[in-house]
Amino acid sequence: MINVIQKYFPELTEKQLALFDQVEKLYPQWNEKINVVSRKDIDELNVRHVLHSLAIAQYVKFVQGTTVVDVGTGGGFPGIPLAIYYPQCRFHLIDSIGKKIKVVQTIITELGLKNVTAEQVRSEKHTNKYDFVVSRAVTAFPKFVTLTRHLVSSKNKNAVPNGILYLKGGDFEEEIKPFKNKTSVVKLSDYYKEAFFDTKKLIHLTR
Ligand SMILES: C[S@@+](CC[C@H](N)C(=O)[O-])C[C@H]1O[C@@H](n2cnc3c(N)ncnc32)[C@H](O)[C@@H]1O
Repeated sequence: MINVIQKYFPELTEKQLALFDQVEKLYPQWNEKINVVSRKDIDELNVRHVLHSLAIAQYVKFVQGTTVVDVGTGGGFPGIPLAIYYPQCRFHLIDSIGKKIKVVQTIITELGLKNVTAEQVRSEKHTNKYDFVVSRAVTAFPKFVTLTRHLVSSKNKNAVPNGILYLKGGDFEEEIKPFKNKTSVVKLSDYYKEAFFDTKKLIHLTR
């Protein structure tokens, strides 16, 4: 049920709600062919994938024209839900695995999204600049920073400074110590009441 999305994002338009409805139908179909989302999570797609991705939209409302790269997008998270939420921003979804990018490209086409592109490339080899790097569950935070920091542009245009927005669960106190002065951490239980979010956090590392 997409009601859970509407509950937290009452501002969504009919068109956006229709797209989330389509997402809910498309992923189980694709997952049968290629396991892009863990099988136990597919029944909880709206909470565990869509709402989780949209936590970034709870943290910052991107201004029109903001550019975002989703590094290690896998099956399209957090990039696809964010691209639906922000039709006036541009999203580039990258992953090192070609078959994942093929599925993501098909999903983009089936949803008819015009503000998203997807590419098979490792972040270390990618050279474009973006206002934000978004990501979930790719690697330990210090390594992720090394792999992606060069992708963040210097010109800020949003209410929060450009940087990395990383969705992560568990205890990572030690991992973020080296970046202490440049990070803010938000508990997702501040945004959502579902138990799934009790251990989930968003790290914002400024450039
Ligand atoms: C655990 S999956 C997470 C997928 C998705 N972000 C999600 O949360 O559902 C991690 C993904 O990161 C990709 N990946 C790891 N290192 C990468 C890099 N340096 N550049 C691009 N993709 C990378 C892997 O191929 C894999 O698809």
